[in-house]
Amino acid sequence: MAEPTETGLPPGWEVRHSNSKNLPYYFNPAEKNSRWEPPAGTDVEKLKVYMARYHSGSAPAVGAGGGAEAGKIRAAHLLVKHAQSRRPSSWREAVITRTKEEAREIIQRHEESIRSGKVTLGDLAVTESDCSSARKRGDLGYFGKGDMQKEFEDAAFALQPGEISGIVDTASGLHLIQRLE
Ligand SMILES: O=C(O)CN(Cc1ccccc1)C(=O)c1nc(-c2ccccc2)[nH]c1C(=O)O
Repeated sequence: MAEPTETGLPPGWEVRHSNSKNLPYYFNPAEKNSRWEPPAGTDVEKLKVYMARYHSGSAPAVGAGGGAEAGKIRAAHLLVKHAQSRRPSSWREAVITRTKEEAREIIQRHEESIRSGKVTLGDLAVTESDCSSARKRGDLGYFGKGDMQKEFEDAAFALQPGEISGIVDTASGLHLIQRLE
C-alpha cells in the first residue's frame, strides 16, 4: 500500500478547485491528468474528512437542487483586519496592529491581483484573509437580508453572481466580496 497522503488520494494526486463550476476536481501534475471523480486507490473516508476541512461549501449541494432558498445569495470574501477592527485578532495574527490605512493599501493590492486575473479571490483568501472562512476559500455559504453587517449585506446583494465588490468597510475590517450564487 503506497504511503498514506493527507488527502487520501494516491501519491501524485491533488485536489484543485474549478472556479467556473465552483467544484473541486482531482489533478495529477506529473501525468497532466485531471478528473471530476477521485482516482482508483483513493481512501474515500480520508478524502471526505479532508474535503470537509478545506473545501466545505466549495461545491453547491448536489441532488437537493443545490440552489439557494428564495432571497438568499452565496458569497465569499477576503477580510483584512486592522487595529480598529472590533476584534483585532485572527487565525493569521494573534494581535493585529496594522493601521486602517495600511490595511487599505494591502487590500487594494489584493484587489489589483484579483482583477488582473493573476489569482482568484478564493485562492488568495486561503492565505491572506483574516476571517475564519479563509480555510473555506472565504466561502460564507448562503445568507439572506439581516444575516450580515449592513454595509456587507448592501454590497453583497448589489453584486451579480461572479462579480467582485470594491473595498467594503465594516466593524470587522476591510473586505473584498465575490458573489458566488
Ligand atoms: O466583528 C467582531 O466582533 C468579531 N468578528 C465576528 C466574527 C468572529 C468569528 C467568526 C465570525 C464572525 C470578526 O472579527 C469577524 N467578522 C467576520 C465577518 C464579517 C463579515 C462577513 C463575514 C465574516 N469574520 C470575522 C472573524 O474574525 O473571522
